[in-house]
Amino acid sequence: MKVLVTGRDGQLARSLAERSAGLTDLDLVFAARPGCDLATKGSVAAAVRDTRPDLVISAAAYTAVDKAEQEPELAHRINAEAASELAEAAAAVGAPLIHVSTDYVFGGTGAAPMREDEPIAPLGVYGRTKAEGERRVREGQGDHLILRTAWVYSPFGANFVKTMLRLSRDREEIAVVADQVGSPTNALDLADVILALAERRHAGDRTGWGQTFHAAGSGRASWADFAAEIMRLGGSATRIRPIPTSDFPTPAQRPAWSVLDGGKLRDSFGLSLPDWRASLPAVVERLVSAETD
Ligand SMILES: NC(=O)C1=CN([C@@H]2O[C@H](COP(=O)(O)OP(=O)(O)OC[C@H]3O[C@@H](n4cnc5c(N)ncnc54)[C@H](OP(=O)(O)O)[C@@H]3O)[C@@H](O)[C@H]2O)C=CC1
Ligand SMILES: Cc1cn([C@H]2C[C@H](O)[C@@H](COP(=O)(O)OP(=O)(O)O[C@H]3O[C@@H](C)C(=O)[C@@H](O)[C@H]3O)O2)c(=O)[nH]c1=O
Ligand SMILES: [Mg+2]
Repeated sequence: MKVLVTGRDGQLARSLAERSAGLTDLDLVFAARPGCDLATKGSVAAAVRDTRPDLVISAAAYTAVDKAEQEPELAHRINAEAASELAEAAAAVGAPLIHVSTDYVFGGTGAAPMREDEPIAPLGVYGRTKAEGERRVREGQGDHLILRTAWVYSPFGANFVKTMLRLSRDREEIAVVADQVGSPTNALDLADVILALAERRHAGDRTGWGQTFHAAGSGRASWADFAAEIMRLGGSATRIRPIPTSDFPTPAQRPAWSVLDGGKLRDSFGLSLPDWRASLPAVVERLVSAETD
């Protein structure tokens, strides 16, 4: 099966590459810049037409949450318009699409794990443009699965784990917000779930297609909890000081609560992602050993 993945160097794209390496029935083709630029109208559709994939995975997006507040048009172009172009192009070649979205579509006022059918209320440009991308994929003609994930970390690209390990090198203390709670997700675990769903679909199983699922790490954490565990696993003496969001002003507002309920994914497919506390050690180990190379 030929699978077109948008992006190449992003966390999810690299995780898909690594986790598919042993799967001989899957041939992943990556559509990335400069050849495929989501900011350019028509570019991603041309990549689909040229590749003629059996299935498409959208792993590229505009993910700079704060910067998006300054360039809403570009974020909208990439997260909303290019998402619908991709969905239409995939439909035109008869390829089902696995589209990835985010917990930041939620407003963060909940108190229990968020289910797929709860109302969205994005707080910033990134969340709004991703919500619009979801809507366009959902309302388009193409066959799709939408997977919402959250707080993605991995050995690759830019992420909170790397940021904390870097800051810990020359700081005795890092102040980290303790009143935003979510679902840290190892991109390698998400890649495993996506590849399993792709293989099932290729084998003719249409269970769940046309629907939206939450696919994030199990368990929950505040950013401060997450940072403290990163320090512990990294063997760092740096202290994590829990602070309120009001003490860490950022251009974009983030949801205070965005823990995702994985029940629908588990009930529909028998799939779940490990608890973040179980998944984090191997990633920290890879990052720490890369630093000391
Ligand atoms: N990171 C997170 O914490 C979360 C991410 N998500 C979603 O998961 C998906 C994967 O995210 P993740 O892997 O973490 O993202 P990354 O930020 O690690 O990677 C983004 C990817 O998008 C590509 N990209 C950005 N702009 C363009 C463009 N104009 N043209 C072509 N490609 C572009 C990048 O390409 P290049 O390599 O060339 O820079 C890169 O491959 C996205 O849909 C994201 O919204 C959801 C929840 C949490
Ligand atoms: C660096 C730093 C951040 N923070 C806070 C800011 C913010 O509230 C929180 C996380 O910061 P980040 O900028 O790493 O995370 P952010 O870019 O908001 O991460 C989000 O990315 C997008 C793409 C998603 O889809 C979301 O699921 C989520 O993962 O930690 C501190 O409190 N102290 C610090 O030293
Ligand atoms: Mg960020």
